[in-house]
Amino acid sequence: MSSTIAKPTARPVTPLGILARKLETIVQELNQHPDLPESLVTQIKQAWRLAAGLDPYLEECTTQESAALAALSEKTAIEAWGEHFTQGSTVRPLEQEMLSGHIEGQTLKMFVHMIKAKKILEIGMFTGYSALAMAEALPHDGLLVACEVDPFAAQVAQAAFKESPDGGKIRVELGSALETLKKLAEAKESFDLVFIDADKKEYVAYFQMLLDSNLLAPTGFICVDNTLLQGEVYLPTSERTVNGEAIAQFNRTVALDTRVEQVLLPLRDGLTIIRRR
Ligand SMILES: C[S@@+](CC[C@H](N)C(=O)[O-])C[C@H]1O[C@@H](n2cnc3c(N)ncnc32)[C@H](O)[C@@H]1O
Repeated sequence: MSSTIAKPTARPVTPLGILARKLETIVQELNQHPDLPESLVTQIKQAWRLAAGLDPYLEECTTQESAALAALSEKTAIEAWGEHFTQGSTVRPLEQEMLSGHIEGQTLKMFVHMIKAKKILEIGMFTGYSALAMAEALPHDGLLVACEVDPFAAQVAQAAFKESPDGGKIRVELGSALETLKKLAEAKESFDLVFIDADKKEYVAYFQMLLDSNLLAPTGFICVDNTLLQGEVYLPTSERTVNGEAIAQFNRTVALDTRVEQVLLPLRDGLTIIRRR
């Protein structure tokens, strides 16, 4: 039985979002310091506007998401994820902030169009937003295999896929991603595009399995989410969480691997694109 809550505001989970929120707090506190020079106050307010205005502007200039994606985003936002975990309905703590969203979904969709992908692998599906966004760009005979360990999240995703004309292109593999990758590799499956967005501590293992097998097609691309991990990867190491350290290690691994070339884009929480040399 699904339990929902009044739509909570998502907390910022990107370097830019966190920066904008911090500057907003500073701007609010300026009133308590009437002795500050006016030029300093003006510059702080300009910095806040510069940071806070970017994401809304990107939204405004990007093609609107489909009705199915908008509905899925809304459904994910009102699920009582905290309650689901404490009651044992989900196997791991999940939260609405995990959903990639409009700008990243549209970016991935563009990549699918650009490389004319026919087979996509997603590692970490959650409620299916990025999977459905990419599936919308696949041809009718295209396939997206989505790995997800949490049955509740998978159930929400599958219900949404049923409501979309593109949902039939998605096959959900429920279980540990590493187990699923092993099974897909043994079955000699190969993918034009792989989107990594599951357990940050397993990113290196996913990457190695993709490259050591035929899972990544010779001309395929890997897109990896959260490679900035809220800025933790470039902030002092003493401030890093376990996930921050895992992503820093992943970024180093990729940078040192001579089999690939890559670029880390500052999109949302960092999106790295990798290809075989
Ligand atoms: C950040 S969310 C994915 C968000 C999704 N790609 C989107 O854009 O909406 C990460 C998901 O990976 C799943 N996950 C974490 N560890 C996993 C594992 N070892 N195997 C499979 N799925 C895993 C989590 O349950 C969660 O639903």
